[in-house]
Amino acid sequence: MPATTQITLNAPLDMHLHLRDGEMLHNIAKASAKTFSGAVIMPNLVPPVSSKEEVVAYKARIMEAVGDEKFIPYMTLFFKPGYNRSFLESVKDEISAIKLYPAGITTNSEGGVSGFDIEELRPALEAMSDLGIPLCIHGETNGFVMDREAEFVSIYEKLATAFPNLKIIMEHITTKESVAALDRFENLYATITVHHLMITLDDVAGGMLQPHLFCKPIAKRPEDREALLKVALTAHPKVMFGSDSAPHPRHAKESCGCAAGVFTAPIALQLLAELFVSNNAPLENLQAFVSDNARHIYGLTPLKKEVILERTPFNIPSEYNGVVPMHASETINYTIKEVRYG
Ligand SMILES: NC(=O)N[C@@H](CC(=O)O)C(=O)O
Ligand SMILES: [Zn+2]
Ligand SMILES: [Zn+2]
Repeated sequence: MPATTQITLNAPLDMHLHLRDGEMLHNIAKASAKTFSGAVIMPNLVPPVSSKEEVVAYKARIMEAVGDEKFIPYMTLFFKPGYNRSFLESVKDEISAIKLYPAGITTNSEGGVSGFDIEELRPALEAMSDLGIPLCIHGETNGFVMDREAEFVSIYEKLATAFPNLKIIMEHITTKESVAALDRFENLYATITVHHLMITLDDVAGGMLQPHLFCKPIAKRPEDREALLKVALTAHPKVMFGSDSAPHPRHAKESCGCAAGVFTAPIALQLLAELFVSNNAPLENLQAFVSDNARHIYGLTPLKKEVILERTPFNIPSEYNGVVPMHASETINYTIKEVRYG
């Protein structure tokens, strides 16, 4: 049987995931837990997850929503410049990273950082560096929407230089400038979504406006997508898959004032399989992109889970429990055949 008829992925990891809370958490958690071995869970709840009690309680709610599925939520805290060393020491074993949001730049980020004064950030970031806690960043300025990420590269550089032992993960990168920064600084890493590997701004707004493809950072130009594809398909060791699957209820997307976020959790692996096969990329690179690179970067030993995909047409549902996925009602070429544990 040709290799592309069946693809086996070993312990896929989603290194950037929004599971939300309450009813939404219950509606969507299994979509990730069925096929991913684990995921890095974003803390941008209302209010954000920023204490040990909150992170422990949120993890318990996730485990409850996941039910019988075998899945590890790798928890994060919402970065506050006031985090001190003793707090970080006390919470270190509960989290896999801390996520920094520039204030007001994306969904539920109002309590984030305004201004990137190194001296103000130094106590928290030095302690994180010493304790080996990675810093994940939503890297956008409040400049012109197409330039926000490229403008933020100078802040990544400032942070990477000031804290050379701190692992800094540029989340959901969308530009060739961020890709180039990866190779300039040893301590910069990146996650890439599946949608930013597939679409450009044209797909979002070039024809009729597509609210279900609207997210932050906005999809960019063809040359940006090419740069992202190159590092993903070659499994550059500093890039990891992070879906940034960010569900919003249908009414919040199909409305005047569309919420930012693309929901891809239930179809991410199928889309990635198709993308790698159609670009003739070696399947070991897909394995590295969806799991092995992340294991090395974060130092994780994931739960054993084998996901077997098959080249069979799959009709993407029009919605999952009230949430519209990317490419709803379209047909793709790969489907999940089986998930094996142990
Ligand atoms: N990506 C998005 O467009 N939205 C995310 C927030 C984020 O990851 O920036 C969300 O929480 O909805
Ligand atoms: Zn973000
Ligand atoms: Zn996100």
